[in-house]
Amino acid sequence: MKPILKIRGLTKSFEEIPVIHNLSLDVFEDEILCIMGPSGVGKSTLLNCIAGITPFESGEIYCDPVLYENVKVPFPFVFQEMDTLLPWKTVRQNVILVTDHMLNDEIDALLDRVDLLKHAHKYPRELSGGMKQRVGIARALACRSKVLLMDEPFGSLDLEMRVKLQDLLMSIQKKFKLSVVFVTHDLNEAERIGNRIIKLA
Ligand SMILES: Nc1ncnc2c1ncn2[C@@H]1O[C@H](COP(=O)(O)OP(=O)(O)OP(=O)(O)O)[C@@H](O)[C@H]1O
Repeated sequence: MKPILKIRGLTKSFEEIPVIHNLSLDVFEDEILCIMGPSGVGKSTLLNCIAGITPFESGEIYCDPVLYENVKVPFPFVFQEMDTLLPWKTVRQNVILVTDHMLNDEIDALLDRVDLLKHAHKYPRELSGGMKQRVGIARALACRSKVLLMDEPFGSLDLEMRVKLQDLLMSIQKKFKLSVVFVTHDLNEAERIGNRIIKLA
């Protein structure tokens, strides 16, 4: 398997307190890599470093150039609480925002798969927390990026919706051979969807 991201000697501190120390890790093409570990160990910080949201003091993150081909957003991110939707845009507009290449029918199919087609005209303020979460997932999938970063994306959903979205993620990951870095606290979830599980300590 080919690594699409290579992390070497990553070190990150906040106010001189080390959070990640000398971490090396490969993320391969076509895998769901689950990151687990106790609260505060640096799981979200790791995703933020990969996404380029958080600067780090030493180490390297090598990205395969394929990640930047034909995409507006190379590292789409799904957060635990999806408060990054644009409030003045509808569900459909929030999803369309990230894609130049999806046809209307494809957007409809994606919204349908996350049970949002009949809510496509609504604004974020009209949605429940779980619905906003599903918009975030649809938007990340619409990016058609080769990598998806997901930070406890299903944590706030009920079991039925969680399983449904795990299935959706697995089927889309297989279809497009995505690399998914997925933070979760839930071992059952990690074992169900992960090709590999890494525990940070
Ligand atoms: N912007 C920040 N400024 C200062 N400290 C921070 C910042 N972001 C994170 N930290 C600290 O870094 C440590 C790791 O935080 P992080 O959110 O990465 O942990 P986590 O493993 O994702 O935790 P959880 O499982 O609870 O979400 C924590 O001690 C946190 O307080």
